[in-house]
Amino acid sequence: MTEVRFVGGSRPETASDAGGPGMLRAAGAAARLVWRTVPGGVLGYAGCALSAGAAPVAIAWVTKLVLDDLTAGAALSTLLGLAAVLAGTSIAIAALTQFEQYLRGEIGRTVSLAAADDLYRAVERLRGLKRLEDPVFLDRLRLAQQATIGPAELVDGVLSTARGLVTGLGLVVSLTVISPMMTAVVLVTGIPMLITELRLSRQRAAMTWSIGPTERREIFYRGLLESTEAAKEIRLFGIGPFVRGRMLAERRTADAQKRRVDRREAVAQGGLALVSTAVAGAGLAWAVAAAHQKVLTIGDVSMFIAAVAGVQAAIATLLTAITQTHQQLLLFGHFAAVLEVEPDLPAPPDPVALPPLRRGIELRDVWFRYSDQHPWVLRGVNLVIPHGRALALVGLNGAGKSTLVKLLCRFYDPTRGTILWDGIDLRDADVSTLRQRTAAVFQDYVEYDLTAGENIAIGDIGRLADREALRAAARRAGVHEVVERLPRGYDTLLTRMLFDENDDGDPSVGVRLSGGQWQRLALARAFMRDRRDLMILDEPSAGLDAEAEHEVHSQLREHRIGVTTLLISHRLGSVRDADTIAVLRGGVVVEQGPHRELIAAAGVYARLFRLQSTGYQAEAAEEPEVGSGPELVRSPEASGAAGFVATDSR
Ligand SMILES: Nc1ncnc2c1ncn2[C@@H]1O[C@H](COP(=O)(O)OP(=O)(O)OP(=O)(O)O)[C@@H](O)[C@H]1O
Repeated sequence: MTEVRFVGGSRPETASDAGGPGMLRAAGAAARLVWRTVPGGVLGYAGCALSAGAAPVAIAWVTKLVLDDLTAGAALSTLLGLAAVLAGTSIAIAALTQFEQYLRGEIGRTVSLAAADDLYRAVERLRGLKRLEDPVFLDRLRLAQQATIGPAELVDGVLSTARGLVTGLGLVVSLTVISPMMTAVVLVTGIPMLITELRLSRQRAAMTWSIGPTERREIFYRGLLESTEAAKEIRLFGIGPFVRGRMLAERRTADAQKRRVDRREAVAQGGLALVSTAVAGAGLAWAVAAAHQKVLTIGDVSMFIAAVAGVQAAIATLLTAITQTHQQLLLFGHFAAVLEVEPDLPAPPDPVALPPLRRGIELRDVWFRYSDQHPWVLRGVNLVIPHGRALALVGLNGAGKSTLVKLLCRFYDPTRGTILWDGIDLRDADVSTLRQRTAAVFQDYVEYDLTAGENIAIGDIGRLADREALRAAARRAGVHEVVERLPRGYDTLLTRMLFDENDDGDPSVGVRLSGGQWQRLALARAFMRDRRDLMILDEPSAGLDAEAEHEVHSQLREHRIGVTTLLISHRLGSVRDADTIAVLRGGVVVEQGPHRELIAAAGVYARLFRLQSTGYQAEAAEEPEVGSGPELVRSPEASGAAGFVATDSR
């Protein structure tokens, strides 16, 4: 069964409300990252950018000299010399531009790779599940991921600012030589431009943050339309138009906000463009009039035109660069926030490396809820899994069985109470040793688009190349023959992403397995972690046929002898021979003991088991071939705390 979900929830109004680090910290993080990864490239790029910034100033001055010398009747050799300087400068600019482009790409690739590495290392450092279930963190992670794609733009933004400053300053000095008053006018018009652009940039960033949940929902609906898992239901129930409608509605909502910001930008930038054009026009009229009165030379006029256009272009470049840098830094703020995120599991100051299990695991008055806003799932569970014994946990859907598994793996800490491993509180233990000592088949195991061998080796990835170990695990899970028969055996790609119907079975594209075959692979994955101290089996046979289930449980029975095991199953027939069976109901363990004792006690378990057997026998009488074992399902009468319907008792 596949869960398709989107994560919703309340979130802060702005990124900074969510505790994002300030721009300075973001800038510091970005500078450190870039300098650490490509110091040489950045120096080269800076050299190119600054030279390219100085070039327009040089060209404007040489052009002025050429024109003045021409009108003054200078010698041809002088004019040709100046023309050669002009041509040389233009060639240098062209070459520099190409080199700069290449360096930009290279810096982008290198820094982006390092940033992605840093980001996902930080995600790996989160040892629990809490953060990945937090919508605010997920939004932040998505924006941080965007930041890793564009660090070149950040470098670009900073260096464009530097280039704009060099060009602008050079031309401002040149313009001042001709007309200090005009220089002042051009510069003063630049200040409102700068303020406006910064305000627009901030508005854009706020909008990007505020549409986060909308975009997340759009991604969810789009994912449904593209997913193979959802395809069957979407087609059979004909909900394609419904999902598409929802997706487009989310897109329209986001687009409306983007449009509002775009319009504001268009109006503001249009106004600014008008002002700068008016300033340039007025300046040109003044320069022409001054040249007419012989106050300025022809060269001065050319210099003036180049300087006004150049200063305005430099201001525009500066503004774009500042805006771009500002945007990137905001994204980088999310990147830095993810890198600095508090661990979701408090790390003990002096973690204990868990020793091999000798006595057992004890849950002592364990209370748990997923957050303060959620209801209690466990309300004081007391349970012991003695070393080398098998404990079966049964209970209704939603009773909290898988939650208890997650606590045992320390994906969360109990809200109250403790879980003890040979008397050591899991909170004091090194979580890596705990995980190394645990093997598990989760109810919602993952089907990886990898080869069959890799899918098994995931249980112990260090033994990926150990073919014999893979085969042994597959044999125990009863899937070896299936894998051997695949076109490339253990090297066959198992995928759900086939391009068309003819691809199924094509080894170069991949093959598809049935649900039960996948389940056996998941079991084989757990068997790769044989000889671990704790084996957790959460519904290990849910998708198996009757024969396979029988086979798998016989295997499990045989192999769990002496292994500390927690077994969860809705099929009572498969848990009856566990050393202890515990019934979880209303957040507490209401009964526990071996099958015989519980039946003799004539309590909840006995009633349920009888119900199950009766149900199964009735069905078996009608249909003797059918029946894979007793299964716990919700009975019509059991809408309350505990109710099981029995379908078999082998
Ligand atoms: N990540 C989560 N965040 C919030 N609530 C959750 C989360 N996971 C489970 N729950 C809630 O915790 C309760 C117990 O769920 P759990 O999956 O542990 O039950 P279960 O006994 O394993 O059920 P089933 O037999 O259906 O597998 C349910 O009410 C469920 O809604």
